[in-house]
Amino acid sequence: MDLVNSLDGRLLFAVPKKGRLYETALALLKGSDIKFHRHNRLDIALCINQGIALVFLGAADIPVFVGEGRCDLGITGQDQVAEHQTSVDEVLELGFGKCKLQVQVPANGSIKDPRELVGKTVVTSFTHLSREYFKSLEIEKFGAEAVEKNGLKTVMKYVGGSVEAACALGVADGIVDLVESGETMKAAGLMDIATVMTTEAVLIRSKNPRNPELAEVVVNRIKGVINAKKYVLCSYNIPRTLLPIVHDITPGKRAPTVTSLEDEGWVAVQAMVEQVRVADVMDQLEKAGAHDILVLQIINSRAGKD
Ligand SMILES: Nc1ncnc2c1ncn2[C@@H]1O[C@H](COP(=O)(O)OP(=O)(O)OP(=O)(O)O)[C@@H](O)[C@H]1O
Ligand SMILES: O=P(O)(O)OC[C@H]1O[C@H](OP(=O)(O)OP(=O)(O)O)[C@H](O)[C@@H]1O
Repeated sequence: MDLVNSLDGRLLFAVPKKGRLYETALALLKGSDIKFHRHNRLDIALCINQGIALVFLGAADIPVFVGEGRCDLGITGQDQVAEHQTSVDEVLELGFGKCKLQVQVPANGSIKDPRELVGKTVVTSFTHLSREYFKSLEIEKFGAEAVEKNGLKTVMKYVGGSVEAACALGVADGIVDLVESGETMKAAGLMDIATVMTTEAVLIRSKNPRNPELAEVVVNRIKGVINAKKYVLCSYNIPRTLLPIVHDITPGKRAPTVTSLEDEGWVAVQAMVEQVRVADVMDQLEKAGAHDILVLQIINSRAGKD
């Protein structure tokens, strides 16, 4: 197969080839009916049912490829977009890959404040963001003019992985690395003393996608899957006399659907409810006099154009 020719005219969609975002990104593609066949060891896969090719890349490289217009869409972390300072459109937060980029120091050491790291050595995979962070601390301490003239006093060293080992190995006084559960940090005997940024996975689009219409279709499909996950459908029966409270408890996204029942005194109501609120909403409905309360999963959704 001539892979280069078979890419002709296809929308190139960069997805993480491994790591924390990989599984969920693939599930998102599946939910969007983007089907593909990936040959063993190949990092490019042609979609079977769309004019799309998936390009499997490291999460850190995706903002660069999309920023340079080599790929049209990409899934990566907001941290990676900020670190690589590329010009892309962040079109949709994806609700997974949530963590914080934090300044960490030995838990049993003397440093308790990030300002105490000024002039010391910091190890990180995020040298740009760390430099910006310590620059602002140094400006606070020495003034903008001095920092401009003398450069940064804090030394930033890049490592590509296992950043948390740097302090124990005597390479760093502190690190800047991602924290989710805090397990890695704790296991390495570190504690966090400041947050540089919070991040989650994001769908990015090149400023100049080669097939804007298809890019729009893909963005809408992914949006549909993400929104479906955020909401559930709540359905219940309630005496007609209680209808006014329905709007307060389940206003829906636009308005609840109210249908008459054969029994004149009752109506059936359906409304979308945020997944995180559904237990509370069910409690309120039951208390208010609703019966037969059901919660149904939404597999996919489209809001429609306003
Ligand atoms: N513990 C975590 N919890 C949630 N999201 C994370 C976590 N660690 C990383 N991420 C997100 O996933 C992205 C990719 O991180 P990951 O550690 O999977 O890197 P990777 O693709 O395996 O590359 P490498 O191992 O070469 O650094 C990060 O930029 C961040 O947005
Ligand atoms: O707070 P936690 O839940 O422990 O997660 C944080 C860890 O997750 C990421 O690394 P990952 O495990 O993806 O591997 P890596 O170090 O090879 O990037 C990150 O770099 C931290 O080391």
